[in-house]
Amino acid sequence: MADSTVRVAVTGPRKTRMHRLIEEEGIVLMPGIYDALSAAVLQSLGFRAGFVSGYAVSASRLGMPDIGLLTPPEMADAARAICAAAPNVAFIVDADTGGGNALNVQRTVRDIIGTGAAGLFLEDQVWPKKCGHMQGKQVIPAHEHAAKIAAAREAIGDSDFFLIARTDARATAGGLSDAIARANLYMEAGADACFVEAPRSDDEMREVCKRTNGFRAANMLEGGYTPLHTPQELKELGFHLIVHSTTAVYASARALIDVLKVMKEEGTSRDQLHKLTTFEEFNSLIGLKKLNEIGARFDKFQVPSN
Ligand SMILES: C[C@@](O)(CC(=O)O)C(=O)O
Ligand SMILES: [Mg+2]
Repeated sequence: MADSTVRVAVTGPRKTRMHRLIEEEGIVLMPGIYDALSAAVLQSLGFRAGFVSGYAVSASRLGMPDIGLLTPPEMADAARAICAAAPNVAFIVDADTGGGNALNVQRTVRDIIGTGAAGLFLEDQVWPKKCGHMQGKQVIPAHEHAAKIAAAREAIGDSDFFLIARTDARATAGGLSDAIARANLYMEAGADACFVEAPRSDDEMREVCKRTNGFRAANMLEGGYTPLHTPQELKELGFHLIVHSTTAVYASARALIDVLKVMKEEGTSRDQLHKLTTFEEFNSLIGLKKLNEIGARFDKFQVPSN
C-alpha cells in the first residue's frame, strides 16, 4: 500500500538544491522557459526555480512541435545557455527519454549536470516521443524504464542533482493504475520524485497523490488534459513541484503575433510602444550596466605601483 501523506521534511544524506527548495517553499513553481532571454526574465522576477521545457525549446530552437525532433545535445546546449543567463535559478531540464538505452541515459545525465542545472525529467515514452498532451503516445516496458532510472541515479553519483521519473502510461491501455504502479517502481529504482503525466481530472490527480510515494510533480499545460490549479491547490492535493511548461512560450508567441501583425499593417511600431519593453528596461534585463562596469575596470591595463 503506497504512502499517501504529503511529506515535505527531507531526511537522510542526499539533500540537493531541489530538496532544500521543496523544504523551504512547500511547493516549487517552475515556469517553463526556453532560451537565455526567457531565463533572464525569470531570474529578474525573482523566481527561484524554472523548467527547461522540451516543448518550448523544440518550438523556439527548431520552430517545430514536441514530437521527438529535438536531440539531447541540442537540449544540453540550450540548458547551458539558460543556466549561464540565470545563475540564481535552479533549473530542471526536460531530458525526454534520455536519448536511448542506459548508456545514452548516463551520457545525457552527465551532459546536463555539466550545464549547471539542478535536475532533470526522464520519461518512459517510446522514441520518438510526443508531448504528453498529444495523441498516440506509447511507453516502453516498465522494467526497462526502471533500469534507465537506475542508470541515471548511478551517473548522478554525489552530484547535487535531482531526478524526476515521468510516466506517460496514463494515455495507454494500462491507464491510471499502470501509471501509478510505474511511478512507484521508478521511485524504487532511484528517482527523487515522480511525475504522472496528464491526469485528466481532479479525481485522477487526487488518486495519483494518494497512491504514489515520495515527491510528486504536476504539469499545468494550458489547453492540455489536466485541470489548471494554483500552487496552494496543488499543495493541498499532494504535489511538491509544478511545471508550467507552455505559459512563457505561449505568452511570447501571443505578444509577437499581436505586435508584428499591426506592424505588417501599419509599417511602424510608433503606436505600439506601450506593448514593448523600453530600450533601458531591456538593456538592464540582460545585464548591460554590470558588464559596462566590468569592462571599465579593464579599460586600461595599469602596472601596479610598488
Ligand atoms: C512537460 C513537457 O514535457 C510537455 C509535456 O509533454 O507535457 C515539456 O516539454 O514542457
Ligand atoms: Mg517535454
